[in-house]
Parts: sequence; structure tokens; C-alpha cells
Amino acid sequence: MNDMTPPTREERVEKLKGLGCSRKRVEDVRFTHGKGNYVDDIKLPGMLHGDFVRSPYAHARVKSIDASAALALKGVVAVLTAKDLEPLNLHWMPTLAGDKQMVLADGKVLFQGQEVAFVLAEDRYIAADAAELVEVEYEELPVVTDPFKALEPDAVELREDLHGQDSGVHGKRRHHNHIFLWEAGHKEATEQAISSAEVVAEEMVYYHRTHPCPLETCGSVASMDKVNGKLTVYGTFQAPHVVRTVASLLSGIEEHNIRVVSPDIGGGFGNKVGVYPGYVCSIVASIVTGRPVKWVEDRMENLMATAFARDYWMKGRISATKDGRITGLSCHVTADHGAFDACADPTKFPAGFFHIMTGSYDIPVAHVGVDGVYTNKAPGGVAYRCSFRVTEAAYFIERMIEVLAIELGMDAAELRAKNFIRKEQFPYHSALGWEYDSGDYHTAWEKALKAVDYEGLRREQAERVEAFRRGETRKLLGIGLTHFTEIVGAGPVKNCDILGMGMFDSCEIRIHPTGSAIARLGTISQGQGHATTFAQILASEIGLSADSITIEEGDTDTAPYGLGTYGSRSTPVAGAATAMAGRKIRAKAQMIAAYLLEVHDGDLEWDVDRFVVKGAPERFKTMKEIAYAAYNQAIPGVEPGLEAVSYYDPPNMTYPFGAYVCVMEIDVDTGTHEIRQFYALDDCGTRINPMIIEGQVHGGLTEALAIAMGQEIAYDEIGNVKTGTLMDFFLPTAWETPNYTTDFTETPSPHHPIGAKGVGESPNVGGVPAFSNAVHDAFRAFGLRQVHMPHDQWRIWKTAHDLGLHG
Ligand code: PCD
Ligand SMILES: [Cu+]
Repeated sequence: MNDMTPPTREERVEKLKGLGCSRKRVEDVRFTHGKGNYVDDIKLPGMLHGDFVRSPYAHARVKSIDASAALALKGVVAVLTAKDLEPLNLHWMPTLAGDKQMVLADGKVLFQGQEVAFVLAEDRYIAADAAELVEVEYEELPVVTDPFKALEPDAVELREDLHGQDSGVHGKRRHHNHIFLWEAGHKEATEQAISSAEVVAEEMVYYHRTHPCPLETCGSVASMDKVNGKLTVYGTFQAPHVVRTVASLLSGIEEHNIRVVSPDIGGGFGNKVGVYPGYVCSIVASIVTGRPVKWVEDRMENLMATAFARDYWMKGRISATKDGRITGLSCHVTADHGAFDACADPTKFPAGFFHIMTGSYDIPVAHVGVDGVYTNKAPGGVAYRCSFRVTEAAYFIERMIEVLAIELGMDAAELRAKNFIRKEQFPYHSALGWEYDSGDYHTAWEKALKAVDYEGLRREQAERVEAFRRGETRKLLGIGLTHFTEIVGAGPVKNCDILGMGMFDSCEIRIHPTGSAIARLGTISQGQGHATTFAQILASEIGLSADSITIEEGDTDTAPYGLGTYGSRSTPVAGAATAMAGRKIRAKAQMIAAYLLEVHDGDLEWDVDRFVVKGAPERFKTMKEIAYAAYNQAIPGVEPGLEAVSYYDPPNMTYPFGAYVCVMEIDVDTGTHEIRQFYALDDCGTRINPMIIEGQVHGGLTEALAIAMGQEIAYDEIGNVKTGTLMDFFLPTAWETPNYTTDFTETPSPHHPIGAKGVGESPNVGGVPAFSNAVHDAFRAFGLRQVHMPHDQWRIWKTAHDLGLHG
């Protein structure tokens, strides 16, 4: 009897494992069984291995390169230098930021670790041995690692190739080491607001240079099939289609003859957005030799030469009335871009979306100017879990708020609440030109403060300060607050592009006759779990269980064109494309169902996994039945098959937000810290998979912890990288990582088809200021205003020392 009972509506919904379900990650079976397929797992017959000779100097002329000893080593096939690439016009390559970058040293080197020669050998070890045997004669030149010194009149000219060029793609260059000045907002109005304000706080906020450091380093395997003229490139690419187009433009090989595959990727975090010399060299080497060529960098190469992030010196001024109403905000950034401007930003925005720097606050006027500067450091400027300089902006405003609170003698939580954009102001137009889609900051803030018992914490903190002053304790208590607004989902093609390619994204769906499906997207997961979550979006749209839907990404021969995964854009853009393609499937399915049920289209309504005749619930066709009919029944006026594709150009970006509180104990004598509590409330609109969101938040917070508390790419004055190994570059383990409490509110995006916003980057954007503000807050009672990150043990100790707390 029971077996005959049809499932209830709830049971049918549950079976879909659609939106809102904490579905287990389908990709993990493969990973936990050691069956992942990463670039380094790819082994092709006859494959050669490449390795770089890299510069030990930060700035030097390359007088000569002698490869004879290397070439004499058994198993060495070739040694490529800039001279070999020059006839192909590949000794330099364009960067994502409209600059150009040497592929191999052309006459000089500009940073330590720069690629000088590419050694090709029968195996990886021979290649490494041979690289040691290449004799390079260098003549050292003066080194500049400080962007302010780089702009002094007598500073050495770094980019001689640009000599005499007083403008670049982003406008005027006012000095030979200057790249651009980019501005937004109203300068005069802002100056006016600040100079006439009752209270002004001014501070230099430095967000240090760091590095995404994914577990898997960058690499590629290029294979030129000379017989049929087809080039296949496997690589750690966050944007495989863009790599295909660029490879075609640079090599002259027609695009249909290039196949780019991003296999499993062991973490991207922005590190794998850019194009690196290793990719170019492996491709050229394969074209020249006709054999597959693999290049995989090691950890030190990864830290030294690929993709730094941040390095922004942000000089800020914020003004307010005596009772704490913000009246203006100004910021001047000196941005250290290293030797080449290879920032991964949309063309129009050389400082990314830094002008989201007014944050969560209703600030009437603002102005920002960003000076890009060349120094003898590695190029990059990648997002590192933050869509295009948003983390710098969030750190800046969240520090400025704290400094203003000190200036006003006001509680920092109250100051924030007083200035939040109010719920009814959305869509909100910011002073720097953004349209925030939706938000409810006060609700999130109140929830957060209540969850941590904010007032109780402040009382405890005050008691602690007293006890410290009485000599009863050596530990201080810091309460780190942050309310951040993110901007993710680039987006609008009219505003955003990479190398001229507009930033839409795509999804193509094929429903199979038995009612299962494959969907392919222009994005590529690097650990985010797209195979799990995109199937969930579709399940809710088309009424087939997520378990019956395969998601495939990363192979340009099969996936529709897309701009890739970074800047938390997959959910806002490709996720929207997925929903829209699903709706096209449903529209056709409705016509088929109408035919099968012999009713008019309009007499049907969608119900979870079926079309039902209105008013006659016993008459329906399930999606499975419809799929079968689509292929096996002649339906007048309807083509066979059930497929759809959607290219989605988002009308706007999405603006996720969050409220974080970090409670930290600091030992004044040792400089050590202990995180007692970390509360993270995220609002990413409609939640697809709460479990994955929680994982994303944990991961992003841990990267934020790393950055705030110790991680850094540091240089000495002659340009040596001091943190080029995991001995010196802080990567937190379970030991350093605290417990996180996650929470949420849900304010859907009004323009996204399912209301979802991105979330992957939010915890980093909000996390860094929360950790840093906790350190600052612990010392507030003793007069600390601003101290630079990372807050490692030594720097915290030094802060205590400089404040006279060591007696
Ligand atoms: N509402 C919502 C949202 C979202 N989600 C989910 O979550 C994730 C994420 O998302 P998103 O936010 O959209 O993002 P995407 O695009 O996907 O991704 C990207 C990001 O992601 C993150 N995360 C991660 N994880 C992992 N594991 N790994 C990795 O690598 C990574 N990375 C990082 C980064 S850094 Mo950049 O690149 O810097 O710009 S950006 C980034 C996915 O899965 C999705 O689906 C859900 O569920 N819901
Ligand atoms: Cu960023």
C-alpha cells in the first residue's frame, strides 16, 4: 500500500537536491581516492620537460648567456633565450593591464627570479641540472624596491624599453618609473568637505605585498600535433577560453586549432588568472620540437615570480561632524606594481574596483587617485581572493572608520551603524559611481553584535585594561569589527573586459532522453565545488535531480565561451547563465507537455519537477517523461531534442556584504595572540549550498588570518625575496587556525535570476580588517592609531614596546 503512495511535494523537492540543499560535494570522491587529474598528472608520450634559469639579481644587465655546458649534458634538447623567441616576436608578451612583459630576459633583468633562459630536457631532473650549468654574465644595476623612492627625480630608470614615452594605456606618465594616475570621484567637492569639517582623521594605511600560494603551483603541458596542425595546452588556467584566444592571437594558429584544457586545479585564488612566461615557453618549445613539453614551477618559483597581490600604500583622510556623521573621504594610493604592470583588472579599471572604498557607508563625497609605480619586484597584482583590489578598499575604509572613531572618541560599532547605507536607500548610488544592488546592513550588524554580546565584551575589555594597569595581567583584549561591502560578478560587458574580451558567461545544457543531463559552463572550478552547486541551480530550474546532472567545465573544445572563474563571478554570471538556460529548457518542455496532455501551453503550470494542468492536479507530465518524448515522439511544430544555451551579460554586479567580529587576546610580553572567538555573518543573497558556503567562508577567513597575522612577500633593499619558501612565508595550519562561527542573513540580488551573489571572496575581504582591527583595538586604550600589517609576533611585540608597555 505504502509503495503506491505518490511522493509528497516536499519529498519531490528534497529529491531534487536543488537550491538551499547542503548537498555533499560530488567532486570529493575523486579527490579523496587520489584520482584527481592535475596538470602534473598529465604525461604524454615523448614529453619533454622545461625549467627556467632565473635571475639572482633584482636589477642587472645581461651581458652574455653561455649555454654550451648545459647543452653538452646528456638528455638536454635545447636552451631557449630571448634571442630565440625574438624572430617569433614572442620575447615579450602583452600583460592583462595593457603593459608588456619580457618572456625571457631581453638585455636586462628587473626582478629577482625573472626568467632568463628556458632549458628543455628529457626529464625534469636533467632540466634542473642543466639550468644550473647555463652561465649568465650579469652587470648589477642600482635597485629600487620602494615605490616612493622610485618616483624621486634621480631614481634609476627601470623600464628602458619605455624610455621617452610620456603616456601609457592608462594616460600620462609623469616620471620614468610612473605607470599611470587613475582617479575617480570629485576632488574639489571632497577637499571642500574635508577642509570645512568639524573632525578629520588622517592616516597612511599600508596593505603589504603577499601571495596566494595555492597548494598546486602553476604549470602547463603544451602539445603541438604537427600532422593535423592542432595545438593542445593543458594548464592551470582560471580562464581557459581567454588563454585560447590569446594563444591564437599571439601564435597566429587559428583558434579552432587550439584546444585549451584546465584539468583539476589545486587552488587558484587569483594566482592562475595571469599568463606566465612558462606557459609561453612550453607552447613555443612544443611548436619548435613537435613534442609535448611540460613546465611546472616549484614552490620557490611560485612565491618569487608569479602573481603577487596587494602592495598598496593608501593615504587617507576622512571627515565627519562632531557627532559622527561622515562628510567626506579621500584616498591617494601609491601602488607598487613591480617590474611590469601585469595586474589582473578589467581594462577600464587599472586599480580594479578600488573605488568601492566608501564601503558600507553613506558618504556624500569622495575622491581617489591611484599612482601605479614600477619597482624591482615581481609583476602580478592579482586578486588573491578579492575581486580586483576590493580587499585593499575594504581594509582601507575599515581602518579609517576605526581611526575616525578614535578621533571622535566614539565607539566604533556605533560609528558604523550611524553611517550605514539604510535599507530603503537601495539600489544605492555611491559617491564613486557604483550602484549597490541590495543590502540590509543594520539588520546584519545588530545580529552580529547581539551574537557576540558586544556590550559584554566592551565591559570585559575595560576591566582588562584596568587590571593591566594595576599589574594584574599582561594580556590585552581586542575586539575587531568589520562591516564590509563586496562587489563581485564582473560583468557588464559594457564596463568590464579582459584584453578586450567582454565579461559575460555561459552555460549549455543537453537533456538526455532518459531524463538526465550534462551542462557545460565557461567557468572553471579550482576547488569551489561547481560540479555540485551548478547542478543544484539546474535541478531547481528544470526539475531533474542534481544527482542526474553532470557539470563540465574547462575544456574549450566542449564548453561554451566564457571568461573564467575569479572575482567571485561564477555564481553571479555563469550561475545566472545556468538558470537562464534552464528556463529555456523549461519553456520548450512546456510546449512538449502541452502537446502530450492535449492542452494549451498556458493551461499548464510548473510544479517542482513537472508540468501540471491548472485545476487538474492528477494530469501532469514529469520532466523525465517530457525528456523522453522530446527525443522519441514526433511533435508538430517542435524540433526534436532538448538543449539550450545561454550567454549571460549581467546588468550589474552583485554586492554581497557581511559583519565580522574577531575577539583576540594579546600577550604584551611575547607578542603572541590567541583568537578567542571569530563570528562571521555573510549575506550572499540566495544561498545555493549552505555547506559549501560555510567551507568557502572557513577557507577565506583562514587566508585572511594568514595575511593579517604574518603572511608577506618581503624584499630586502637590494631586491632579494626574503620570504621565498614556506619556512618564511606564513601558511596557517590547523594549529594556528581558530574556530569560526558562521551565520547569515539573506538579501537577494534583485537583478540575478535566482537572487544569488558571490561569496568566495567575501571572507577574505572582511576577514583581514577584522583580524587587524582586533590587534589595533587591543592597544587603543594605550594610544595606538595605526600600525602596519602583517601583525606577526615580532611586530605585535614591537607595538607594545613602542607604546611603553614593557615598563
Ligand atoms: N550564494 C551563493 C554563492 C556561492 N555559492 C557557492 O560558493 C562557491 C563560490 O562561489 P563564488 O563566490 O561565485 O566564486 P567562484 O567564482 O565560484 O570562485 C571564485 C572564488 O573562489 C574562492 N574560493 C576558492 N575555493 C577553493 N576551494 N579554491 C580556490 O582556489 C578558491 N578561490 C577563491 C577565489 S580567489 Mo580570485 O581568483 O583571487 O579573484 S575569486 C575566488 C561556488 O561553489 C558557489 O556555487 C553558493 O552556494 N551560494
Ligand atoms: Cu582584489
